[in-house]
Amino acid sequence: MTNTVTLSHPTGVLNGSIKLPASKSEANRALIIAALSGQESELHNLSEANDTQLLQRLLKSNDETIDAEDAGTVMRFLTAYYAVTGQQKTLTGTERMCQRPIKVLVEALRELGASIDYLREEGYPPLKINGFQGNGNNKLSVRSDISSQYISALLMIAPMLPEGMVLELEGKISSRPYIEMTLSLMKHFGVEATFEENTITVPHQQYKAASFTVESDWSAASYWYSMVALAREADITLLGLRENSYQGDKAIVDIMDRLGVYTAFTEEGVRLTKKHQEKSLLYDFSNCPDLAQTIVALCTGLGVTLEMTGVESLRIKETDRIQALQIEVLGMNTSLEEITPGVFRMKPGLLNKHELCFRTYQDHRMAMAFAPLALLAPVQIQEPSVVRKSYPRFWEDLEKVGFSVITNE
Ligand SMILES: O=C(O)C1=C[C@@H](OP(=O)(O)O)[C@@H](O)[C@H](O)C1
Ligand SMILES: C=C(OP(=O)(O)O)C(=O)O
Repeated sequence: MTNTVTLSHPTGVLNGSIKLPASKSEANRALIIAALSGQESELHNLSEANDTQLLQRLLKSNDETIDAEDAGTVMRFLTAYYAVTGQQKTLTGTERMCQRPIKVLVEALRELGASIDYLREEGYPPLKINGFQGNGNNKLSVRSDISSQYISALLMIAPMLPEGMVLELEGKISSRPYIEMTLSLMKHFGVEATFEENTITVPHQQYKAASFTVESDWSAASYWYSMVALAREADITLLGLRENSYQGDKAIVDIMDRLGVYTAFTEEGVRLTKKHQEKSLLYDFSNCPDLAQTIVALCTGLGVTLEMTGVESLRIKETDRIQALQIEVLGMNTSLEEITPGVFRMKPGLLNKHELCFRTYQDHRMAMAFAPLALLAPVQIQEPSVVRKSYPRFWEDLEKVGFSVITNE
């Protein structure tokens, strides 16, 4: 039988203070860099997200076969890490992970001197990493329109190479803030790089031990913004977020300013209250793809017309997120259509106030994006444990602000 959670909110009034999970993106970079530094770094507030707990365990594992499960950063970052450290490993993951492309990264690592074989389908995990024989080649040209995780994986190993690395990014740079986050974290651990036009240069250097405190996760914050936008009244504080953040998903502040949420930065994080809401939104998600599901679900709930671009990468994430969204908004009398290549338009229909039911497609963000709609009507979410990837305490946190959360197993 399918596991579900049924959500409702008796008053529609939200008050409270929430300790968000830490950013898995920051944490997973800090873990890889600390491992490469070969020194003891003090990492604080490491995320309880499964993606981070998993990477911590795998970095200590002596097993030959390594299972990256459904964690994209773990798969991509460890491929580069095992290659440059000359470890012989078989790297695999969930069935879905074995459908997520990795060719751009594998080809770049081979050019640098890594020996990597595909064990099943060319261009996809599982991989066999056999060793590394540096060949002095340090100039690479890499496509940057598929996933920034390939670039981040290469950058983090770049200072370990005797000649460093000169990386030329080919084509549109998608998810650019994640590349900048990688460079910022490298700098925090003592490595300098330059990013000019489409070329990143990282000279050979040694990472230095440092102490680092991971910020709360702005992607996780987006679900709370959505709840505030949908609530009758709201005053919510999200702890541990900073105005000066490494995370591109801080873009949620500006998006939600238009969708009815006012953000005040305080000593402890952000305080969210309600404000005027616009009736339509046009947005390019290239820099913050993980926010797209939050905004699609919210706009259907608010009756806001949405036009979105920059969502190409959504097709190769935990699920085909475009397809999953198209199916799920249909249940809300809404269609999400590609009107011209790369441009999606959604004009919400009338909301049926009986119970809404959403499938999650083994994707944490499908569950968390649609949950806030319980402020409008009872909502049933299938396979709610998917949230463990980034926000294991999500359902408990909803209870703290007055949601009724009934689990049916
Ligand atoms: O580097 C990272 O931490 C991430 C990069 C993004 O992926 P893409 O670069 O594949 O868009 C993002 O969607 C993912 O959740 C985390
Ligand atoms: C796309 C995501 O993660 P990853 O690519 O690291 O699996 C995500 O968390 O939304």
